[in-house]
Amino acid sequence: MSLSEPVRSGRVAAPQLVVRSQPVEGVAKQLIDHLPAEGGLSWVRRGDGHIGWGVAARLDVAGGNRFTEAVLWWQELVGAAVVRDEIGVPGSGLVCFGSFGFTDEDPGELVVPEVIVGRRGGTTWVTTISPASLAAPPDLVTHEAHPVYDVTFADGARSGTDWSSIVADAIKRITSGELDKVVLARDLIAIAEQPIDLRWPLRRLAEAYPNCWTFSVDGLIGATPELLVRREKGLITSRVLAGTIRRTGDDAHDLALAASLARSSKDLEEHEFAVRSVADALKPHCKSMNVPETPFVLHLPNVMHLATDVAGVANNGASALGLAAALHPSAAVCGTPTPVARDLIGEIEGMERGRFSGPVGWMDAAGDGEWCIALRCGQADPTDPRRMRLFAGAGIVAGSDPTAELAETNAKLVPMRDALGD
Ligand SMILES: C=C(O[C@@H]1C=C(C(=O)O)C=C[C@H]1O)C(=O)O
Repeated sequence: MSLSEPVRSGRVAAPQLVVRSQPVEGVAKQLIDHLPAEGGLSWVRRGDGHIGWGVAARLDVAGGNRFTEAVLWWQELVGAAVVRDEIGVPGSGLVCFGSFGFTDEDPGELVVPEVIVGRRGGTTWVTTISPASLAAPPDLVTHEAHPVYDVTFADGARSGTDWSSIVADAIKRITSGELDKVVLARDLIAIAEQPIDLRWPLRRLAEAYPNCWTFSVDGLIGATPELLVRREKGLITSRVLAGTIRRTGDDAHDLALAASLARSSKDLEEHEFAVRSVADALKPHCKSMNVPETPFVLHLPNVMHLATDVAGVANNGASALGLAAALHPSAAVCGTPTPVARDLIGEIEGMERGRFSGPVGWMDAAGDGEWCIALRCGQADPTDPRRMRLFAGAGIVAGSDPTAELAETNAKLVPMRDALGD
């Protein structure tokens, strides 16, 4: 293998990368505008973040050891890299983007781009990463994405009606005492007239959902509100979401709905399971932790969620990805107890989630980074660029109503549907 070829397997030694981050002028307000048509990587929130393109190194993983393999590969890569970082903020220097499947069998990957353009506060930078020698930074140009026209939507693995009866089945299993909570998902197929330029929906997501993390990794794009874990200089944080109500567009009515969500015993129960699972998984990695007793209501343009921000001080060197591995799958996307919920999903959900509801994010050379849960997202069809699979799920507990859960998944599909619509 030549030195300039991207590395695709953990069994192959990580290449020695030469990395340089330096200040740059002329970065567009919307980082996504710099992405080339193919292979764009994105992690953007409120205008900050970083985007990248090209492949300097890549690891594909699946199976029970996928997270361990990825953590080891990253350590090896970082250990061998020659880094000159003139910026020194989270996201500068050597950075990988990644996403992982919901189940051990669903493939995931870490990608180290050749070029990263980043912004944090008023600082903007460009990072070049090359397996051979120091690469010159590119001239920054912006691109116009091709609009997506005439999208139609079709049922995915299940129709809405079939999915509701699966939910009814799950409620029976919960009532009979088999488990406390399960998160069930469905998919919808978007079909465009022309190949979909992923930058088009990506840019619209970043504009419409500035408080979400707008991501793009290897054909999976979305704007997720749920932070599985952030590790930054020894501080660990997680934003747990569970318990949802649709917004109506009428502010006064939405406020009344937010108040009813905060009092809903069904949603509070569903939320408590999710917070417990995150707090229990983080506990061994924290010397002190703050787990608020009462959730707040997070307002998004399409829905409102019960939300809890968990924070802790790290007591060991576990990287952001190591922590994500400990947390995944949280009860926000799987259920309680985890093994029973995971089996029930496999038994009755009737579709492959792929990387939907798995960790998606980035990590730097210090092991700091952010991993969110891949929600409110779509997967480009690798065999037909005119098609995408969109996903949404909902937490089912004893007090759930199948019709209301179907409506909740429809509300969660709105960001991707709108982003693709004309
Ligand atoms: C599964 C999804 O969302 C999860 C389930 C929620 C719920 O059931 O209330 C809320 C936020 C997420 O943790 C999704 O968006 O597809």
